[in-house]
Amino acid sequence: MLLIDAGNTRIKWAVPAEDGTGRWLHQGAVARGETASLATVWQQLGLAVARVCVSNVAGQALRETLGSVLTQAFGADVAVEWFASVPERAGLRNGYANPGQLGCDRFAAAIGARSLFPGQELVVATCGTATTIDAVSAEGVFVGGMILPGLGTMATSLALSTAQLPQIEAISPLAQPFADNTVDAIVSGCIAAQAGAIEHALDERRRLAPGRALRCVLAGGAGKVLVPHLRLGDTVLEKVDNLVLIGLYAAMVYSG
Ligand SMILES: Nc1ncnc2c1ncn2[C@@H]1O[C@H](COP(=O)(O)OP(=O)(O)O)[C@@H](O)[C@H]1O
Ligand SMILES: CC(C)(COP(=O)(O)O)[C@@H](O)C(=O)NCCC(=O)O
Ligand SMILES: [K+]
Repeated sequence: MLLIDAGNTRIKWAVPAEDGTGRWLHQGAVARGETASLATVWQQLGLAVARVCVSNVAGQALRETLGSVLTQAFGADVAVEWFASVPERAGLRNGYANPGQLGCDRFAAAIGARSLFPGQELVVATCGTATTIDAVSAEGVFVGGMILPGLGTMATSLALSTAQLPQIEAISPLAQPFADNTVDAIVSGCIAAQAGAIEHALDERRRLAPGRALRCVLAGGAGKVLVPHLRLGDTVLEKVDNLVLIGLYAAMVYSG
């Protein structure tokens, strides 16, 4: 089995072990523009892949590129499931008014979070190109969520919309919130916006589901930068890598 998480910045993939442990035998990631290089990567590993499950939120052109890369690597007979948001899957009910409108990566991430922390009240924050902060109830309902620009997207939008602000090349955690230079001031502001949104979402969820122990599941490329800046009180923080891939795996093996 091959699992693929095609986001707007990077394509992440993994091959799970067949022993049902959810351990990865192989995994990797490439920038979206480098998708074609995956054919060689997979061929060189000599993978025998019969089934592929893809979560793609990066558009139709990327879907076509990935489709031909999969055919090139594994032949025309390989069975590809294009994972989609549906009203219910793997024990998770989709609370979107129009279930198909929910980004399939968010649906997969929620399934993944629930497979790791079953029966828990969760807030799932996925910090990628966009940051999404979603509530998943202990009963297994994707309640709904928030979408905001991701950390890198926020910083880039300032460079694109102003004359004097530079493009930030790499964002690392800061020692102090009130910066004495432009680059650090942008980084500090964007980190505060991201951390503040997550803390606010947790407050809202505590208000709407009072008396329940909350867990904050943090994923996505920018998640690690935010960890030292999150003030979560009693809420347990669970930093998880490859949450979408974990969710695709859980959906594929689910036997309800
Ligand atoms: N060290 C880092 N500092 C800040 N942001 C990072 C870092 N590494 C990755 N990112 C952010 O994470 C995003 C890529 O993460 P990813 O979860 O793969 O996103 P997507 O699923 O949208 O492709 C980039 O847009 C970038 O903003
Ligand atoms: C919100 C997203 C852009 C996040 O994409 P990502 O940051 O993972 O690349 C994606 O989940 C999406 O296109 N969602 C569709 C709209 C929705 O979920 O309501
Ligand atoms: K995201």
